[in-house]
Amino acid sequence: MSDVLELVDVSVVRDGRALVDDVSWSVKEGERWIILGPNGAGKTTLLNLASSYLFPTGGDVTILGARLGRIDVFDLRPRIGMAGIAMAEKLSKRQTVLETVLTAAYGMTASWHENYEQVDEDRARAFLDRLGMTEYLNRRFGTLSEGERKRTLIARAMMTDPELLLLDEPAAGLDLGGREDLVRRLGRLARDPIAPSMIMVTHHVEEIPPGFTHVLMIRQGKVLAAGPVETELTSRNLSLCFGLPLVVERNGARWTAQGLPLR
Ligand SMILES: Nc1ncnc2c1ncn2[C@@H]1O[C@H](COP(=O)(O)OP(=O)(O)OP(=O)(O)O)[C@@H](O)[C@H]1O
Repeated sequence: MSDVLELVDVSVVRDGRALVDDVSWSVKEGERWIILGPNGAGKTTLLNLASSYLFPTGGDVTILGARLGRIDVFDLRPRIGMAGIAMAEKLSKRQTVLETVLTAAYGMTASWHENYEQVDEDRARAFLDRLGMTEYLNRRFGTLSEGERKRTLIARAMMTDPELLLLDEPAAGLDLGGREDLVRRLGRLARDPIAPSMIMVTHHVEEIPPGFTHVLMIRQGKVLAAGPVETELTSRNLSLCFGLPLVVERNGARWTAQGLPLR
């Protein structure tokens, strides 16, 4: 299996502080990773490295076989799909949902009324349909609820047929139904053998979709644990990661965690 992502001794330093501290991590083809950690741990910074939008202060980052600093990131970026708040902020609120997804095929964040190919429009519709957004094709992006916006962004990230899909807290801010709906859809995607390699950042083990195979736990920029979910997602590791006693339980293909009561 070849590496989709490889970080070797990677650090990101800002104002004399290591946001990511000497991290070595590799993601192989076919693996689906969860990045777990408390607020400010460095999860989004790791995702920004993986998306080629951030260069490390030290160490080497290789994405889809291309080493950052040695390649033109503009050739690399279309191969990576990214869905997160940072992307949502770059998109026009006045575009329709269909246009929002369609413009991704042309590497743009705004529509310039170019003539889209029918094949691209069909693909955009198909991705939106898989994410339950068919009813919203002509709605303006800016009028969507949080959950609808997140599903649109995932469809958009899929549009370029990426080899690596990065999801930054896709379930944050969703209600219980919205979260469960998204987790099921991501679970279906994760189990699809032709789906891209996936890395998803979350704060909650309840949001880990079935089919995600590996977990990386990070605290204060340092990796605490990285490996298969079955062996690494333990009460001990989770307690160390979040800094209080936690009990994690597996329930079929899903996970829950809770703090021990105060005495
Ligand atoms: N450009 C920057 N300059 C200085 N500090 C930064 C910069 N960007 C991020 N940080 C800090 O780096 C730390 C890690 O940030 P990051 O966004 O990666 O954390 P996170 O794990 O994604 O957090 P959250 O769960 O709250 O989203 C935070 O303490 C943040 O304040």
